[in-house]
Amino acid sequence: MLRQFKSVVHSAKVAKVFLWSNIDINIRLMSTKMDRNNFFFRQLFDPVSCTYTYLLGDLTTRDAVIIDPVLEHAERDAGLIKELGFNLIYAMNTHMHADHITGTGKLKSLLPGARSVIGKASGATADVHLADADLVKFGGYQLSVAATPGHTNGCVTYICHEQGIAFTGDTLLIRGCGRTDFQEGSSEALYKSVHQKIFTLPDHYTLYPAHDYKGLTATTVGEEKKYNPRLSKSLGEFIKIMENLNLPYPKMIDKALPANRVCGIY
Ligand SMILES: N[C@@H](CCC(=O)N[C@@H](CSS)C(=O)NCC(=O)O)C(=O)O
Ligand SMILES: [Fe+2]
Repeated sequence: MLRQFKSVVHSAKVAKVFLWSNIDINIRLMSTKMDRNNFFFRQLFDPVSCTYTYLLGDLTTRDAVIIDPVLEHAERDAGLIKELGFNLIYAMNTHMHADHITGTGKLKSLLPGARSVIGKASGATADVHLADADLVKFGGYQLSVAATPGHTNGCVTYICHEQGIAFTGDTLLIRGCGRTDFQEGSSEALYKSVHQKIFTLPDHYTLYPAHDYKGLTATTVGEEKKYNPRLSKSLGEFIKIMENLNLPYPKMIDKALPANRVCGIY
């Protein structure tokens, strides 16, 4: 009897979907996703290094993670986390940054119980080392780890499939990408990482980078596939573009790298 009832419900749903236009179906899928309204998302900014930090949380369990915190804002971030009643589980890095010191070490001392996280291939010390396909769980949510080397060996992208969002670090910037002329930079590796691990995500996924120097805040997979002036080109053209960027070295690199090798604690 129950099986019969279920099958009726199923065919009714299918019939409705067939009757709807494509737009209606998309709206329906979006609203299904939005029903999970216990997901907390906040983009934070450091105007000195133009770094974006992301605080994600489960509003039901109050478990939270922070991605790419900046040392100088550790007190701001810890204050926000406490004020909102979150329990910070992981203070995570997308890679070993060269332009600023990570806030993960200081956040651990301000919020006891939080654990520092970085990709294993970074060579940095941390409480948790991640590899490709690992999962980072907080409350009812999880981030899938995609190894995306190229800007550095240890670069990772954190993907929340449930929300259709990904945190690309410096691997993919809005209409740009991380430079490949220092640390273990490799233009070929970066191109492959983006094309195999990021451009293969659904076009509607929203991408959040670690930096933007023009005030843009987010992009999508579809937009970058179409408009990224570097990564929409062939591998050969991309390598030439990267060879001719002629960017000055980050001002903080000599201080940032030694500190970030130990996740911000000297
Ligand atoms: N001027 C800044 C550094 C700017 C810079 O080099 N940004 C990096 C990301 S931080 S490692 C980068 O990859 N940029 C790519 C680009 O095309 O701009 C400073 O002095 O800190
Ligand atoms: Fe970087």
